[in-house]
Parts: sequence; structure tokens; C-alpha cells
Amino acid sequence: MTAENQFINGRWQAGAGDSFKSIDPARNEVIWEAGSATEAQVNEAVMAAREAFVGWADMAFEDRLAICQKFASLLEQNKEHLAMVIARETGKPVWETRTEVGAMIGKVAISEKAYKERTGTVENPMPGAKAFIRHKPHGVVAVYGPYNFPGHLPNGHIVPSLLAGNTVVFKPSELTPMVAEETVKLWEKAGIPAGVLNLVQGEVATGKALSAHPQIDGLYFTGSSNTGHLLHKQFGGRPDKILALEMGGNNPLIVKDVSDIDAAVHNIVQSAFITSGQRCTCARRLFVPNNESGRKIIERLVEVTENILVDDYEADPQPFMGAMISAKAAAQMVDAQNALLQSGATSLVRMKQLDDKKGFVTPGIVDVTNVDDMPDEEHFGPLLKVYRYGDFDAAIAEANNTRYGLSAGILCDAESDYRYFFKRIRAGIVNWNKPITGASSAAPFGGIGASGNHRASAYYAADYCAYPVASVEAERSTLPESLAPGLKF
Ligand SMILES: NC(=O)C1=CN([C@@H]2O[C@H](COP(=O)(O)OP(=O)(O)OC[C@H]3O[C@@H](n4cnc5c(N)ncnc54)[C@H](O)[C@@H]3O)[C@@H](O)[C@H]2O)C=CC1
Ligand SMILES: O=C(O)CCC(=O)N[C@@H](CCC(=O)O)C(=O)O
Repeated sequence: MTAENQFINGRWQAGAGDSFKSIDPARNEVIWEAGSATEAQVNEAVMAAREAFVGWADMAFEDRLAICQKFASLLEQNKEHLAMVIARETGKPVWETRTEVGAMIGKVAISEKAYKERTGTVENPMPGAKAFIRHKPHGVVAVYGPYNFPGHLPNGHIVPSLLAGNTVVFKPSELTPMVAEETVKLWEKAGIPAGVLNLVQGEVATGKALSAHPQIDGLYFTGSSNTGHLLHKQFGGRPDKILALEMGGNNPLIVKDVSDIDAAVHNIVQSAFITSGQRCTCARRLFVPNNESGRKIIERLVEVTENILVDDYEADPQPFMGAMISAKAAAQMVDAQNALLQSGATSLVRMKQLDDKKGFVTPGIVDVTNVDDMPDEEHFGPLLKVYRYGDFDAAIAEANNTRYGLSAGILCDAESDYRYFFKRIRAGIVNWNKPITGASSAAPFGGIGASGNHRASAYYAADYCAYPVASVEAERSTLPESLAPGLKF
């Protein structure tokens, strides 16, 4: 537990607003409780970031990089501790939270490369001058993070923002304040100057105070489509502010002709149920051929799914799935399953909440082939909807029948089927014979439609963290050899 939970202008202070709690969803224990940042504290954080901006942007890139590298080495030293904090706050098994900390460490080198390759300096000769392309930071940026990767996903905005010379006000998910606090402590140890990175903790009111602050130059958001759309409306008519939105998905995975059923089923399970289905890239809709080979795949999928281990984050042996983020989220997922069953879906694997005070649910699969008017909704949990299809084109059309467009995939032996699918599917991530989760930080990451606003993050985060400046430069003014008509010198 902590009282001084806000990091503003290089100092920890207590949130003066309403108190809020973080609950370990696997053990139903309060593990963190503190006051939220008030509007005045949010203002203090933004103004500290404004004050710190010029000095930070003026620093040599190598000096900013050195602080980020120090942060990476502190993450390495504190890997086990942070992995355990993430596990306690999210319920994710520690084998998985260790990979999350690994991704946070890897982000620094990837962001350095991306900064240089995408937003570096280019010099072109021209007669009597030189032409330059350079990039400048926007100024003060707000970073909003979700709960499912409370370390890695905000880090994916924070590191490239800092490298580019922006100063940051970070508003983490109210469900994972402890991870944010522990992470920011490492930035402090790494020597981040006062005001360059500020942390404001709180619930929606804190988020609203930050997004509405007139002194932010940009907002980088990873979270739900609902909130992202609200922010988009709020930023309407404000071309002076940059908004990067990474939101949800209703992601399709199509199975066509595959010879290795177990390999296909493994890809389906990794796509649908990793992180208890709480990844924005998770497969929500599975399309299988309505024939004998489709039936075999479903049969094996059901068998493997029924045997998925769900357990505490520290259990030995380690489970594939830990608890969902909260008992409430788990109950909502079971309700979503029941609503589908009431509208005509049939259950292939019944999802159950294991304890109504905890976030554990078993994975569920429902066949929705005969359900009319399926809601185009992201069920952010381990609930997979199966569609049996007769015709490949119809399956692709249905896969595209969503307002989202984040990830999509096909499992098939024939490369021609993949090429055909690739040309027609609408999504920012399109995979072949691989899970549709686990996107690489070294590639652009983002979706289209209701999934994002064409400002992909990960490797392309460099693009929204700086704006390009074109310059034509000569050491002195010279008269041109030939003057424009009508001029006399
Ligand atoms: N595309 C992507 O990269 C990813 C998307 N997600 C999506 O995130 C969602 C889960 O994350 P959550 O934490 O529930 O998202 P959320 O949208 O509820 O919250 C995200 C952040 O926005 C703040 N917020 C909420 N309402 C606000 C408002 N009206 N004004 C300003 N700030 C506000 C919250 O306090 C939190 O800090 C899922 O839908 C998932 O698909 C999650 C991970 C990655
Ligand atoms: O942001 C990055 O560095 C790469 C993208 C990434 O980590 N994607 C993960 C997280 C999914 C999520 O955002 O929920 C994935 O695709 O599994």
C-alpha cells in the first residue's frame, strides 16, 4: 500500500482526490489503495511537463537515450519483482508477466532504431544550399494505458515519446496503479529529470481532467474502443493536437484446408485464450469449413480447450490462463456467453466462473452459425465464437463484417488461399499459419476502422512522437545568377 502515489515534477505526493483500490483478482485481496489525482494535481503535472519540455528537447538524443537505456537495465535487474507485481495486479501467470517485462526491456533498443530510421535526419544537396528533413517533438503528451499489459503497452508510448524529446504525463488504468507506480520508480532511479515524466493516478475523472487540459499537445491512447471514440470526439476540430488511438477488435481467424490438425488447434488456442482472452489481438470469431475436416478441427479444439489449465499466477505447474482482471469482468464474460446461448448459439465448451469473488473463468466456445444479428462486439475474455461456413468467399465477407479491423488470420496449407485472403481481408495485422496474437514490437502495430486511427504504434510509434520539419539552408544569402522576370538589382 502506498500513500504517495502521484509523481509530479520529480516528487512523490499523495493524491488529494477520492481514494481507489487495486484488487488482486486471483486472491481477492486489496493490494494497493490511495487517493486519486485531482484536477489541480493533473494541472500541476501538465505544467511541470510544460516547464521541463524545452530542456529535455534540447538535450542531445544520446543523452535521452542513455536514460532510457538505464531504465532498461533497471528493468532487467528488477525483472522478477516487476513480473510479480504485474501478476498480482492482473492475475496473469508469472511465465507470462516475465515476457511482458522482457518486452518492456526490448522496447528501448527497438524505439532507438525506429527513431533513427523513421524520424532521423536526412540531408540532400541542392544548388547553393542543403535540404534537410528533421523531426521535432510535439511537446507535452498524455499517455493512457489499459490494464491487460499495464507495463508493456504504456511503455510502448512512453519510451518513443521520451526519445523524441517530448515530456509525458502518464495516466495508467485505474485497475493497475501498482504496476505504474513501480515502473515510474525505475524511471526515477534511471535519472529522469524532474517534470519530464509525470504520473497521475486515478479513475475516469482523472483521465477526463488530463485529456481536457489545454496544455497537452498530444494524447496517445491504448484502451477500449468506447473511450477512444469519446477522445476522438473531444479532439474533433483540434488539428493542433495529435491523437494516436489503439483500441479493440472483433478479430476473425479462418481455417481452410489444413493437414496438421493439432498445429492448427494450437494456433487457435494461442489466438483465442492467451491472457485469458484479454488481448486486443485475440481471435473472437473462428470460421471453420462445414465439412468433415472442419468437424475434426472442432472436435480436437473442444478436447484441448477442456484441458486448459486455469490457476493462480504462482501455481506450480504454471497454468496457461490466470485470472481475468476482476471477478466482475469474469462474471460479465459468463453473462455474454449466456446471452449468446439465449439468442440461439450452442455451447461447445461451457465457460464457468470458478469462484464468484475471483477472476477465474474457464475458456468457452459457442457455435453461433445459426444466430441472426450477431452483435459486433469485442468480448474481452476467453470466449470464442465459431461460424461453420460453406463457401470461402462468404467466410471472408463475414470476417470483414465488423466495424473493427485489428488482427486477422488464416490457417491453410495452400499459399494461394493465403494470398487470396490477404488481398480481401481488412485488418492491420494479417497472419498465415501463426497465432494472431503476439504481434512484434519491431513491426507497426494498429488497426483500422473502430480499432484505431491509422497511427500505428510499436515500430511506427516514432511517427506520431515527432513531426517532420523540412528546411532549405545556405550559410549566407546570395543573389541568384538569373533573376525572376520583372526584378532589377
Ligand atoms: N489496440 C490495442 O493496442 C489495445 C487495445 N486494448 C483495448 O483496451 C480495452 C481494455 O482496456 P481498459 O483499461 O478497459 O480501457 P479503458 O478504455 O476503460 O481505459 C483506458 C484508460 O482511459 C481512461 N479513461 C476511461 N474513460 C475515460 C474518459 N471518458 N476520458 C478520459 N480517459 C478515460 C481510463 O481511466 C484508463 O486510464 C479492451 O477493449 C482492449 O481491446 C487493450 C490493449 C491493447
Ligand atoms: O506494442 C508492441 O510493442 C507490439 C504489440 C503487442 O505487444 N501486441 C500484443 C499485445 C496485444 C494487446 O495490445 O492486447 C499482442 O499482439 O499480443
